Amino acid sequence: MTDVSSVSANVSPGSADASSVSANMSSVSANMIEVSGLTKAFSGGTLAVGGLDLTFEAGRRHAVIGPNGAGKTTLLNLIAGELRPTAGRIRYNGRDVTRTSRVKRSRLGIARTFQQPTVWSTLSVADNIALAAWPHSKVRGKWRRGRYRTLSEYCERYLETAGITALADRPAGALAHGERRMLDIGMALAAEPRVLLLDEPAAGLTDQGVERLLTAMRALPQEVTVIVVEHDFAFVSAVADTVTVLQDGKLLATGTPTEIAADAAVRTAYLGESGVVPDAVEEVV
Ligand SMILES: Nc1ncnc2c1ncn2[C@@H]1O[C@H](COP(=O)(O)OP(=O)(O)OP(=O)(O)O)[C@@H](O)[C@H]1O
Repeated sequence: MTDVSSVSANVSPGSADASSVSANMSSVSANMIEVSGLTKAFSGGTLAVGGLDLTFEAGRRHAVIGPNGAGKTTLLNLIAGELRPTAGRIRYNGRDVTRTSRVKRSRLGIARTFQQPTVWSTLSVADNIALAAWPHSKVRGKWRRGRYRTLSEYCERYLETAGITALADRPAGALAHGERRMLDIGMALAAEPRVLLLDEPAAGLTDQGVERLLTAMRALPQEVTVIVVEHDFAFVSAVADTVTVLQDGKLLATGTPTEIAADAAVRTAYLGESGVVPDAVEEVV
């Protein structure tokens, strides 16, 4: 089922102001995302994230892996502003955003996708991209012909980056799962984010779909900081230069894919809990 709540916050025409765009263009901190003492306890007593200290450097491709229930999605939700932390701080490009709403974080340059692609089913693929681009682009304001042209250019660019140009006129609801996922990513990119959070983008994709996703990810502008949550370690090895491993909401290890693949504690954690990653790790070791 399509859930548009996550994107609807980003697409109210005229709801963003000029500062949001200029914020995206301003200076870049070496540490794009820093979390310190980050903690999220859910009612019922689950400590999903427990006192995390992490840094995600600007312009790098980061992966967050870990067994089921390790706190990966919760971490993304905290960074995106979907959830408020129980304790701790989040800094984005040097600015404390712990109490900043998710809409404002989105305007400041943090975009995310969800495990289930979030699109408007009844609109065409191109219209979905246009709606996602609108509040973040310089095409806001009065509806003049020049602005329409600029928006069209945005659409063409992000349809192409996501590899879905051929689908532009199709209703989003008629797309196959992999195509919807690429549309979801295209919509996130249309916001021209500085930080792109991807939650299990390869889940449910065919081999061909994974190839298409890898191509799109390699085509991302280098300055975009990517944080991808993913179980498939072969995919992680192909896209990430830094891997962070979580277990029970805590940091287990961080390093390059090769270092992580050889890490005894990581191998033990996966072997003991989910068995999802070890096979993939074997391919890399
Ligand atoms: N809204 C919620 N209310 C209560 N508990 C939650 C909520 N969301 C997540 N949890 C719990 O928090 C823990 C971490 O969940 P989270 O989804 O972040 O893990 P994950 O590493 O992303 O897992 P998976 O790989 O299965 O998606 C789990 O025990 C989960 O059941």
